[in-house]
Order: sequence, then C-alpha cells, then structure tokens
Amino acid sequence: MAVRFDWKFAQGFVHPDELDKLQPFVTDVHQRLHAGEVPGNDFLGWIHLPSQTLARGVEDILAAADEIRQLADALVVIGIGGSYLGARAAFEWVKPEYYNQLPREVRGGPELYFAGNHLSAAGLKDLLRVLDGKRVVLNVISKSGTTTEPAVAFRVLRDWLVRQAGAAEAKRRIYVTTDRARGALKQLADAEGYRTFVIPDDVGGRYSVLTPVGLLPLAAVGVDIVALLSGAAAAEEALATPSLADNPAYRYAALRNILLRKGKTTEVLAYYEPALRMFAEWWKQLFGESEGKDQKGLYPSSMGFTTDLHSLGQYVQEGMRTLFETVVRVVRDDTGLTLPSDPSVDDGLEYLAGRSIAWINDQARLGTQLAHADGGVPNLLVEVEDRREQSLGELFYFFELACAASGLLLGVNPFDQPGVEAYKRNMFALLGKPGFEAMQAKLRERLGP
Ligand SMILES: O=P(O)(O)OC[C@H]1O[C@](O)(CO)[C@@H](O)[C@@H]1O
Repeated sequence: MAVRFDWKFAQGFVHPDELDKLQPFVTDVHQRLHAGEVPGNDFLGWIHLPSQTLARGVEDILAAADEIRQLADALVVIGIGGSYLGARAAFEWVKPEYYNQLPREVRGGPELYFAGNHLSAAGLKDLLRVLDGKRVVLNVISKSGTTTEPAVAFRVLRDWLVRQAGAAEAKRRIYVTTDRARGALKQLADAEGYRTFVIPDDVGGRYSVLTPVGLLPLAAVGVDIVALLSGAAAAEEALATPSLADNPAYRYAALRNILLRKGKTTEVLAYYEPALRMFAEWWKQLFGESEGKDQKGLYPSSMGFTTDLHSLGQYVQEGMRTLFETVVRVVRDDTGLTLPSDPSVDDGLEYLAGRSIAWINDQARLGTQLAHADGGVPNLLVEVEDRREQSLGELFYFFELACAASGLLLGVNPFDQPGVEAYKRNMFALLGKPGFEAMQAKLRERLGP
C-alpha cells in the first residue's frame, strides 16, 4: 500500500500488549460492520463504494466534466461540510497551491472556487468580484437539499449568473448533485431541468467524497478520478481483514481508543505540507461528526507544521497533557528544490547548502516528533507515498474505515449527526422560518433587547 502506519513514537505510552487485548473487540467490530449489524447500518454504502463505482464506470461523470471544461473559465462548487470538504481536500492535495493563478494551458481546467460553506456576505461579495467577466459554471451540492448555507449562496450566484449569461445559458451552466428523490434542491432541479447527479442514499455526507459529490468537480479540474477510486479500491481490498497485525487502519483506530482512555482527549492531525490543509479539515469533520456524541469522543484538531510550531508549538510541548498527535507525512518530493550555496553571505545556512528543502522539512518533522513524544505527547505517523491520486484514494479509505471502527469501539453510532440540528433550529427560529414562530418568541425573550 502507498499508505503506511507507524506508532514507534507512541510506544512509551502504549504497550503492544494493550493492542493485543483489543483484538477481540476489533474483530467483533469488523464482523458486524461487514455484516451490516451496526448502529447506522443504512449508511454503510461507503464500504464497497470504490470497487462498485469502478465496476459501474464513471463515464457519465467524465463526460459532464468535459462539458464543464468547455463551458467554464471558472467552476464554483457550492456546498458545506461533506458536500465540499472532500473535493477541496483532494483538489488542494493533488493540484498546485496557486492553481487558479496559473495560465489555463498549464492548469488544464477551469479555475475552481468554493462557495456556500459559510454565511459571510463579504466572502460572497469577494467571490462575485473575482468571477466578474468570466464564463462561470455552478455545481451545487447538497445531500439533504435543504441546507441553508449552500441554498443562500446558490440563490445569489444563480441570480448573478442569469443576469450575466441569460436564463437559458444559465440553465446549461448549472449542475446539481443531490438526493435521488428528496429535498428542495431536487425539486428545483427537476422544475428547471438542471443536469443532476445522485448521491447514493446509503452514503452519508462526510463519507461522500468518492461519489459525484467529489468526483464531478475533481474530474472537471483534471484530477484523475479513476486513479483516486483505484487507490480507494486497493485499500478496500487490503483493509478487509480484522487482524490488527495486518490492518493499519484498525491499528490506528485501536490506538486512538487506548490513548483516549488514558486521558489524551484531543487528537492533533499534524501535516508538514500546506497542500494538506484542507485534507485535515475533511478529516476533522469525518471524526468530529462521527464520534462527538453521547458526551464522548476525541476532539479532532489540526496543525500545519512547521508554521504552527511558531504559534502552537509551545502549547503542544508544555501545555495540558491531554494531546496526542497523528502526523500525516507525504514521503516523496519531486520538486527538485535545494538550498543554493552562497559562501559570500553570512546567514549561518551554508552547512545546509545543496540539501533538498524536503529533507530539511523532514528533519524538522523528526525532531518535532521526538520532542513532542519526550514532552508527553504520543505521536502516531501515517505515511503516504506521494501526492498522486492513487495514494490519496487509499488514504481517504484508510481514514473512513478507521473512523467507523473507532466510533464503534467507542460505543457510538458513527454514521449520524443529531447534534448539528440544535443550532439549525435556533437559526431557523431567529430567521423567521414558517413553523418556528413559538420558538422564535422564546429565543428573542432570552436574547433580550
Ligand atoms: O449535503 P448537505 O445535506 O447540504 O449537508 C451538508 C453537511 O451538513 C451536515 O448535515 C451537518 O449539518 C453534514 O453532516 C453534512 O455534510
């Protein structure tokens, strides 16, 4: 596999014996997961999604992606949570950091923007400014079809698009990804005749990156979605064993469980490449929504090193000893970038002349892992061979499986998210949504003048 798991920097905190003791529980979780006998078992479509999608083929997605490439200078993906994080994570992982600024011939695809993942007027206005004068395609994504943030952004952007391009052309430039039958977005798509892609019923939002949710926008910007799926399918096969010795995803899940029980209540996903920033955001939703319930669950956080070593590094080294760290490391460097030699400048760096920047970064990583472990922060390591699609597909599946197993070991339903409704109900009441009148009065009273 292109993904490897190592826990040598955590061995002072966990004895191998402790893992062995969890084997029967992991075996039970594995068997129940594969037999569909777990809480939330109507959301297990992700387990065989990679192989089944490859077997079915993705020609329809590739054809639509081609159309988008023809139609668009800029593609705007409108979605929030699982309806955008996977696509954005893969986009930033695979494509160069300044993709949108590169010339079209170099990029190969349209510029890519994300909207509907907040309710900021300024954010939306800034996006409209940058879209001005461009041929824009919208891909609005919502499984429920009722989420407020993307619905608001879609209404604003659709209105803008109709004014820019006319109603008929706007219709051609809107792609909808949603539930097969339910939701306001589905009704709107049917009424307007928008091109529609379906999110399978049995795949939850945070597990949906390998459905059209992620695949369509990724294909449109030239990410190799067949390689992405192939990597995930390879992991699906390789990780179909309950054995902790053979299954690194279960080893990771079991270690998280052990560390949590020892009082390590926060997990920091640490990365040393800016390209992994949105991957960490995807990971946070995956674990946070899956495990944070029934007053349980590790708090998933992330840090980008070495940047955050100069802001949060002090806390990690000497603050509350409730942290452990999972480092995601990309092994291969193909930048060819080295530190130039210049003996005429006295900046104290000549001893590094000729060294690759990637090597320097990795020494920082090793030094940090040792220091953090010495400071009482167990360190786990997930190594990924490179930034190619195949490897990323493996990594997506690795964490999806680990998350399901980890949630089940914790005794929660890893596939629901009842807690996110609380803020939504309050917001609907305050916004004056029909049906929430009584609640609105109560909340306004609590808020006072
Ligand atoms: O795709 P939808 O239905 O718009 O939901 C977006 C996100 O909102 C949540 O439902 C949380 O409110 C997530 O689980 C989901 O990924």
